[in-house]
Amino acid sequence: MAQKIAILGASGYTGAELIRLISTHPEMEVAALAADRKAGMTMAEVFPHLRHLDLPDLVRIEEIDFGQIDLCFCALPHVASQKVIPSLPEGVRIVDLSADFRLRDPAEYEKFYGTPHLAVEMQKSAVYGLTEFYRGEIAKARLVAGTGCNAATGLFSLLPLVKGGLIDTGDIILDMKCAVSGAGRSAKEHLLHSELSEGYFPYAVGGKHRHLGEFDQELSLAAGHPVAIQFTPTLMPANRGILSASYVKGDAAAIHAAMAAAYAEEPFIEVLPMGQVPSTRHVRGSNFVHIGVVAERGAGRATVFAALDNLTKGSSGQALQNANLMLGLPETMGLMMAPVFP
Ligand SMILES: NC(=O)C1=CN([C@@H]2O[C@H](COP(=O)(O)OP(=O)(O)OC[C@H]3O[C@@H](n4cnc5c(N)ncnc54)[C@H](OP(=O)(O)O)[C@@H]3O)[C@@H](O)[C@H]2O)C=CC1
Ligand SMILES: CC(=O)N[C@@H](CCC(=O)OP(=O)(O)O)C(=O)O
Repeated sequence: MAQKIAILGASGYTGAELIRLISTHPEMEVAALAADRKAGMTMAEVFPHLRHLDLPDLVRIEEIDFGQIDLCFCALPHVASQKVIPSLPEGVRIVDLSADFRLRDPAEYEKFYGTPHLAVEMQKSAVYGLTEFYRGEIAKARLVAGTGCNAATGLFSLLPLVKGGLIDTGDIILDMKCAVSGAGRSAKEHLLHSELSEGYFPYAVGGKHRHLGEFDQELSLAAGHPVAIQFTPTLMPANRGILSASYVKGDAAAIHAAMAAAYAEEPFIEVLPMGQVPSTRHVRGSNFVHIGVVAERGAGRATVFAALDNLTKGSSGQALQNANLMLGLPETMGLMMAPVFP
């Protein structure tokens, strides 16, 4: 029998992406969908591109009978998520897409999110959802915290190198171009077409981006000592995709070999031949990550590029990959679709 799935925040971008992915998943059935302002509407009204599917109408979270749900995807904004998740029945497994359960240290959460955590014990017990690095723990977890989309892109480029001691951890510069759907569906002035199109602008500069909490946590853990990278995200006028460039001090050939070895058995991570670079165009609408390594002219310097789709591998695809593991299903189930190109 198919696993019964609830999606909270189903009227948002990651909610819609989850429904798109689950619609062809052979072992999952969407049993309940919740929204806030859009509760009471049909999915065809909110997302006409999904009108061919037979989906439940959007309700408020408190109207869902969680007794019949096997797994709940929580695609709510941070802070809203930690208010809902502790009230879900024990028998329901949870994949949270928000930032609320990613950081193990409550003080770090307060530092980056500006508010004390309301469910500290659950925060400590959640497993960080970067599948390729936490597979075993994810399979046994009740609560998995999906990563930030920027964090996932950067960590795929850096974790094997930091773990392997291949780069100078005191000299890592991460530059990232981020598509606008990463900011969610609510209207914000700087996301209007007239203000975003035909231009690029950096945001959350000077060490202020929230995902630095995740970088600090995961890279320091991998290195065995504190690591603090330099990070600048730039908003790009595209709907989907993240492209990162990590400027590092280390031998490019050794870096490429380490990346190829680390990801050799990974179904979703493609390490390109030495010197080739990825494009957001080549991963769009898919769960794949493309990684490229380039030698720089300065001796012992290299750039590691990574591209993924923020709504798929950066959030909803990763969430489904983790849900498959938690439910004892094949990890790649429902996720092997090819990217959309051009
Ligand atoms: N977009 C991305 O690329 C990524 C997003 N994430 C995270 O995933 C989560 C969802 O993101 P995204 O889909 O982009 O966000 P959206 O803004 O597109 O959607 C938010 C959803 O949450 C609902 N909602 C908002 N506030 C409440 C509330 N107080 N109670 C109940 N429901 C509420 C909204 O309902 P309604 O529309 O009815 O008001 C909507 O369905 C966020 O935490 C985000 O940070 C993580 C990685 C990448
Ligand atoms: C373009 C844009 O604004 N992107 C978001 C990242 C989206 C994401 O990963 O969100 P959470 O960490 O909130 O879950 C940002 O940089 O803050």
